Amino acid sequence: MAFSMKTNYAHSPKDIEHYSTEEMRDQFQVEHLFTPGDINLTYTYNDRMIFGGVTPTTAPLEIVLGKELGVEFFLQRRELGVINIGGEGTITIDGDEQQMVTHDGYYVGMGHKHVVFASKDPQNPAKFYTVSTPAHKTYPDKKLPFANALKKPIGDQDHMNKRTIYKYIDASQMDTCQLQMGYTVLEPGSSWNTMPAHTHARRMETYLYIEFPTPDTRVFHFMGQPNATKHLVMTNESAVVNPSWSIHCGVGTTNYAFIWAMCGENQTYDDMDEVAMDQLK
Ligand SMILES: O=C(O)C(=O)C[C@H](O)C(=O)CO
Ligand SMILES: [Zn+2]
Repeated sequence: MAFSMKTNYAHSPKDIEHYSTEEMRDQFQVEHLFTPGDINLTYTYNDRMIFGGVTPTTAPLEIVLGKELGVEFFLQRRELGVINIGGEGTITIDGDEQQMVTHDGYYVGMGHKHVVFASKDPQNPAKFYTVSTPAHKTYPDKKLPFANALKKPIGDQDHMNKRTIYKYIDASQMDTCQLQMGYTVLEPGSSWNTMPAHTHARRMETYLYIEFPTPDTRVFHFMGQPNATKHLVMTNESAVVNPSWSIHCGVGTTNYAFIWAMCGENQTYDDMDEVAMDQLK
């Protein structure tokens, strides 16, 4: 088992003005989250979110962090959201085993000492996308089956952005300290061509791009201040950190899906500042 936790530093918009492509990729993009048998995490200083992939094969895996966070155990002062994008698996929370089929999610409240991930079939391992944010209170754990997600169809074919937003962790459905999390699925011929684009200075966000239908599918992810946009070329199952000051949208060579996760000042999903088209550059 290999364990890694990268550090992702926070930036000002000024920092990225002259970044090369490689610097942009190095500072905002995370690849290879789901390597078999491994835990690959990133700790971002943007609101101290920790996100990454847990891919158990023959042996169960547990995220063990203590020294890194200055606490006794990982969830001592944190909450955790999980969505399984791989084969069937289980999550065992302090001895309580729960089944996790593809697209099932789970919310694990602050204070649990052991969260153990396992796959049913090592040849088709579960891939647990995990996101953890600082917490101050214990809210109840909750299984988040795909079928129970709050479904929000949005966009249309004329604007090439027909999609469904599945909200797994949403303030209207459940309590968390700050985490919000969901899964957006684009229809054929559509992209996350969300215009007008938006920012939300109150919250940072991360995206995991997934379900690319072919190996040569790519998504051009757009970020940056509205008047100074930059792009990153995303491969399947790679993630991007979005600072609070950045727009976010992505246009692909085919349709695709992505998992978004947010934290920060509020839990108001619709609290977005739309950018007028003539401000985008
Ligand atoms: O399809 C979308 O649009 C989204 O999924 C939007 C993200 O959830 C977002 O940017 C929330 O602020
Ligand atoms: Zn957003």
